[in-house]
Amino acid sequence: MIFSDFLERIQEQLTQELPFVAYRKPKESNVQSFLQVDSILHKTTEFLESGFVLAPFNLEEMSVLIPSESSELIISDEDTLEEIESRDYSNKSSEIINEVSVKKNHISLVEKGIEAIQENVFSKVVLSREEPVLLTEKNPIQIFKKLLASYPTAFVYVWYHPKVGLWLGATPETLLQIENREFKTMALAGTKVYKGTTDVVWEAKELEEQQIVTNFIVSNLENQLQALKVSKVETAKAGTLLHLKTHISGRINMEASSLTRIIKSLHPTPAVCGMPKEAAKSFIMENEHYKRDFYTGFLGELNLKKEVSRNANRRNVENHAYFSIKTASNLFVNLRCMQIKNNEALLYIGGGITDGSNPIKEWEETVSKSETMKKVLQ
Ligand SMILES: C=C(O[C@H]1C=CC=C(C(=O)O)[C@@H]1O)C(=O)O
Repeated sequence: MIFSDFLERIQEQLTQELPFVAYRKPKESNVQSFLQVDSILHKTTEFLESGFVLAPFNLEEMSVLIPSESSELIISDEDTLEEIESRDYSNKSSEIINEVSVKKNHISLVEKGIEAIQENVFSKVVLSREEPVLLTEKNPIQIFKKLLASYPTAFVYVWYHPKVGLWLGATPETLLQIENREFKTMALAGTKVYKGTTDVVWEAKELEEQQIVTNFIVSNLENQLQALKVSKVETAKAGTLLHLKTHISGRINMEASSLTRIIKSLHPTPAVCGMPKEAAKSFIMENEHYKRDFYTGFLGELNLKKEVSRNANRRNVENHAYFSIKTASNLFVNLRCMQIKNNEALLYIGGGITDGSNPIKEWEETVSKSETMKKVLQ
């Protein structure tokens, strides 16, 4: 399908108030969409179904599924990117509504987090805020196009359900990628503004907050994975920001593990919650000035069945003998995202707090993160 027809189909789905998701995986060129044929709200708790899942920060709340079996899957042509107009949005950023009180509230939240760390309630907590922005571009599909053009290495999506709402985002963080037994994830944390080079020196505070994420993932998955590999930490560019990243991979031990178990032992990682998990999660839910819902939850393809060619050279022989079925899940942490409500975009931004955090710098980090998202709203 050509890209303009693809966009028309998702636009129609939105106009008819039917659930859908359209997305492009990191570094891929084709954009896919699940168009649900009815408006039923499907839920999942164990992540055993096949489809596209959107899960909240707090897994005790509802995770929504767009099931494969009740959706049409459409894919746009590979030349998609050339058809998206690419502009320079770098000089546009808008002001924060009620900046003085928003800033004061965030700084006092961070100070409270640092106090709790000093009282040994936890060693790290990720604290966030919601920022409303008045929309000049009101069509979500146009915003989605700008996200696609601006963030080629992110997981970019627009998700809609008439009973839940409309979310958009361009996240740099993978929660997990599984193909049959092969497992991959990443520990992503620490932020700097990109200034033309990835050759930067990280401070102890940032190295520590990222190491906490790596340690958490390794210790939670050690018993569920064989051939566990942990890469060296590297600097990764995400739009106009830089983060510290470690790749972690292994082979799932099917006797000791399952997708449900892996999700529940990983989510929410200290990249979005804290360490230890439960103490940080309670602090977040009691002290942040809004409810996270799907921000810092996860989303993506769940248990999709793929036909894989075993031997491309033997095409002339009866086809089905040379295909095998793979089950794949590709889940991403819902960061750098927003919810569209009426004529407003509600942006969600947070940052990791440790003992070494400076509240003003933490505020500035959320401003830099929100600016990367505001660029696509103008
Ligand atoms: C929680 C967010 O980012 C996380 C991912 C990368 C870097 C982060 C940081 O530097 O604090 C956060 O852990 C967010 O962008 O809202």
